[in-house]
Amino acid sequence: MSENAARKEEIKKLTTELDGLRSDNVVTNEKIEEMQREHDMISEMSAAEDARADATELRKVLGEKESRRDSLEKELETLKKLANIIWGEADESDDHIVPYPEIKTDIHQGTLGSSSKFDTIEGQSASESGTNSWPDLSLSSAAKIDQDFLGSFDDLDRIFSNDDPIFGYVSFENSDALWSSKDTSNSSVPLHLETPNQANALRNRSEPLGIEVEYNATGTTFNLGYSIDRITPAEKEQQDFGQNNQLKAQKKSHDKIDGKALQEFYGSWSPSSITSGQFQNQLETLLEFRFPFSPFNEVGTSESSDSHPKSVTFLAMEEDKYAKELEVAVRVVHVACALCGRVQERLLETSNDHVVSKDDDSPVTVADFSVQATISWFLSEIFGVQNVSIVAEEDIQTISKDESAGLLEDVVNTVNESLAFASKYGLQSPETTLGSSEILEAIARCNSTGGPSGRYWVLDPVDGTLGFVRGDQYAVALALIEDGKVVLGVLGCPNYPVKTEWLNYHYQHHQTTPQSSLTTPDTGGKGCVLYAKRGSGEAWLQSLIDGEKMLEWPNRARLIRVSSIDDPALATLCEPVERANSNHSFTAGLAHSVGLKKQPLRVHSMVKYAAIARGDAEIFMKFAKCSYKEKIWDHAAGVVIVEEAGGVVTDAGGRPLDFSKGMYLEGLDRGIIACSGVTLHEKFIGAVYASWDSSNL
Ligand SMILES: Nc1ncnc2c1ncn2[C@@H]1O[C@H](COP(=O)(O)OS(=O)(=O)O)[C@@H](OP(=O)(O)O)[C@H]1O
Ligand SMILES: [Mg+2]
Repeated sequence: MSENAARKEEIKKLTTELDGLRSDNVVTNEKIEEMQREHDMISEMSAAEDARADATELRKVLGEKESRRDSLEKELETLKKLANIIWGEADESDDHIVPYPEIKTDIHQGTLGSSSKFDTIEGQSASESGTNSWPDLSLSSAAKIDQDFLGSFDDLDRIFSNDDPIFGYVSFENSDALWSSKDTSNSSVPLHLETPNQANALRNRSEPLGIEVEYNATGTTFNLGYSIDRITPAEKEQQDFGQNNQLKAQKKSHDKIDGKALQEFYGSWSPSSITSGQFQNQLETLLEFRFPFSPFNEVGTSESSDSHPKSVTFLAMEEDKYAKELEVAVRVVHVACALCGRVQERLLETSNDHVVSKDDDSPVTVADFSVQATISWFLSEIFGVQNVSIVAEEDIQTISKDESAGLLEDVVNTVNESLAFASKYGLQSPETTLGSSEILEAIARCNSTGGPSGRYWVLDPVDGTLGFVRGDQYAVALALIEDGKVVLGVLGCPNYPVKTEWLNYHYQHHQTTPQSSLTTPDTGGKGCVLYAKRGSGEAWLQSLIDGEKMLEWPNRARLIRVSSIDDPALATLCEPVERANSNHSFTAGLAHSVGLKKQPLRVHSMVKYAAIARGDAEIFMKFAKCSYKEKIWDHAAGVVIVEEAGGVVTDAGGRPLDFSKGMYLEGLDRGIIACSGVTLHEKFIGAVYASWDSSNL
């Protein structure tokens, strides 16, 4: 083969190989492309995987945020509801703080407002007024007043309802529709009121008085003899009870003839119109006269006197009865007042304390549960658990809920903190701190339902809880009932100082007032404890103790007496702050018809009873909705204190309040009227009847 032929052969071979390689290359490229596609797919899948993981994470976060939003919304809702409960009548919450407005508008021009002329009284601001007068309505009688009220006030069913014990056979159409009942809820979300501003933003006498006797004796025209055909069997029973008591009262008035002379002496003496020096002198004169053997060493004398041997013997016998119970009750109420003071300060300033709404929508705080636990524990320790029966406002339902764990913890700490101070009040602390089960047990033990027989304590741990959470007036009320009659009453009023002008204490005022002026010896601290024993004819006042001082018993108590003012023009009316709790319009009508000129003093809690007993006000009235049943713990302590201080307390029909029917003041006729004396009381009861007579119903 020639050289050329060999080359050609090699070229051909190489060409063939090259074609093969080219073809392989194509295949390889295809493979590469395919692999690339596969690779891309894998990347996408993994990205998708990542995306899916991200999405899952996002969904989780979203879920958490949604549930957080839901719980915040729920909390906000509860918060709004509670704020509404606490601060609901924002337009009213301030107007009880003096001064009250004057009505400038002429009623005859019909410019007083939409629903009622007396509502307009409530609506005006202090700055719009300038005097202390009731509106100068040219209405000559209660009858006229009430006619004007008719159809205007949605609470007339209270006055004229079918189940009204006095006006039982009268029908008032659609009366049920006149009141809307409260919504109920089961919410019990713990709320932290961070600051006061934030909170703002959220926001029987057991033995009847013998009124009939006394009224007849005064020869007045007032007549409590209701027409018989209007009287229900229950009333008949009440009447019989009243008649028996008339006899008792007559007997008592003979027995206590010397006491009556003293009463008259008291009657002409007005603590509110004299200086503190005069007060002391008169007090000492009185005590010397009354208590030659007074156990109250500081103010009594040790000399004996036989000028009134009969009443002295009587009093000496009475003196011992319930002595230990009274002493213990006063001591534990002092402890409770100190406890409440601490909690209220925290609530308003550092605000770690819970306020929760109960199932009936009313607020309850650490203080309510803590006071109930503390007092229940002391009473059981001192008198023996088997001897103590207590009717009290709180149960353990709210505090036992899972969401109330924080509240319970606060209560446990608060109770133990208070018990640690027991010796300051002459009481004994427990050997070891109490655990939550002991505290729950102490609260739960207060499960008596009262009744006509036996002995039981009646406790409102924080009366006027609204006032308490608003930083305003409230009271700790403890009474002892025996066989349906209130025999002891102790009322702690931590924000009602001994100095009368502080009755209008409220948080804002407190903040702008130097602390020192609230605690100087002159003012005697910022609060007081009042107490009285049935039949003693006396009511006493002690200042709350400051700082390191120890409670002295029975020293440092002052005798208090109701005001002697019986001229309506000079009299002061106290009533609840909330319209929901008492019909302001109706009481305004009564007050006007009786001739009151001063503005009403709207005060939370049983401090109103305290104000009457101390002589700082002359009348307290409460007319609740007819659907509302008054509880015994809201009145027992106050009633006995007012009565023993010389006042009169009855329902609006002039009957004594009946504490023997269980937890409620069953058979209460329309409302409650407490007065410093018979004259004013008679006028108000008369005005209620005149309103009825004029109603044409
Ligand atoms: N609807 C209604 N009508 C009448 N009374 C009611 C009503 N609801 C509650 N209560 C009871 O009133 C107690 C508070 O009374 P106050 O005189 O302090 O009321 S107010 O806050 O000044 O308006 C209050 O006492 P506390 O629960 O101890 O605060 C209740 O027992
Ligand atoms: Mg109460």
